[in-house]
Amino acid sequence: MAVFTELSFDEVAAFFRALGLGAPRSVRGVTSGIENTNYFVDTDGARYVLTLFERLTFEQLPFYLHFMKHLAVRGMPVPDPVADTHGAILHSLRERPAVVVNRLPGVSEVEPTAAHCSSVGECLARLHLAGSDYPRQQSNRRGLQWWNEVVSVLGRYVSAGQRSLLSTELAFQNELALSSTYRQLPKGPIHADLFRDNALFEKGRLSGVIDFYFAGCDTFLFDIAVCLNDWCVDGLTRRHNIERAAAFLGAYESARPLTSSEHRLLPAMQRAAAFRFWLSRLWDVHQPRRATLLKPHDPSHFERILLMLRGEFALS
Ligand SMILES: Nc1ncnc2c1ncn2[C@@H]1O[C@H](COP(=O)(O)OP(=O)(O)O)[C@@H](O)[C@H]1O
Ligand SMILES: N[C@@H](CCOP(=O)(O)O)C(=O)O
Repeated sequence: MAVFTELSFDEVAAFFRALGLGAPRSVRGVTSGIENTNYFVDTDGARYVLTLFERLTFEQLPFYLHFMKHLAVRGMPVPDPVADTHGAILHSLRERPAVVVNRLPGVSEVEPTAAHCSSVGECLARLHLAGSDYPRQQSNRRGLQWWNEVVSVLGRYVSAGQRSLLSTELAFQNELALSSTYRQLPKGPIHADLFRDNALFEKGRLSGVIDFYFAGCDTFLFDIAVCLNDWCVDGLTRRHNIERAAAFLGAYESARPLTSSEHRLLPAMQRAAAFRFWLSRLWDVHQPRRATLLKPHDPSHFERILLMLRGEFALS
């Protein structure tokens, strides 16, 4: 759990009043998430999530918030930011950027079946299609440039073997990004973090996709790879589950068929996605921030997935 900024009930009530949302009945700090401070706020008529951004700036946020609005208007099950009387969706509280969105129904599916993976695959393809006319541009802030920035810093904290893995994978990914096949990959705004904890299901139906704060313009294939590495990997063995991966990809392709370059680069992009989350988890462990209760995710999970995808990890 992470509540970086603790708010009083009265502060939240005043903020809601100013947005014309009515009086809160209950205000509760959210017990998961590692990036922002979230509160569930219920009024008599509706349920909301109030988010205070701890790292993202007033300059970065319009891309994410308007992307969510763009998708919500097109019928996607995503949080819809609440506008003030001037139509602004980015607000300020305790001198931090803040947003209020509708609280979507459902809960995360910790042990997804092929049917869950199929729903997520289809939804991701629809998200890519619905986002393709989104006019704002912002790069994936956890993309190749960031990897190049952090690898040398992280090298100080890890073993010699890990240091070598960091640098050889980075070299591979840098070379890949220069290839002509890579440059042919379809691009657009992507979610970039659609893990199991960022999707909600209600009665077996996908009822929400949340947490767009790692979104950015990048290849659709990277988004697909992020999902395959989380939704279609067995928790214990870290082995890819062929049935779930086939369900995910089949459903994705029913809405947006992959190009030949995408088919060709999928294995390399799965390595990219594993590398990205190994790096960010290492970063959170070695560059921790203050939080009421912050439990960083385990970096070794993605290190092992990366090794497996590189064919260097023997399963016992
Ligand atoms: N719009 C929403 N509807 C329903 N639940 C939400 C919504 N936004 C956030 N949550 C809940 O809050 C938790 C943390 O939110 P998340 O955006 O993942 O935080 P962080 O960005 O800090 O990682 C989610 O796992 C989910 O349970
Ligand atoms: N999905 C990432 C962490 C990003 O944090 P989130 O709680 O905002 O999804 C990971 O698992 O490393």
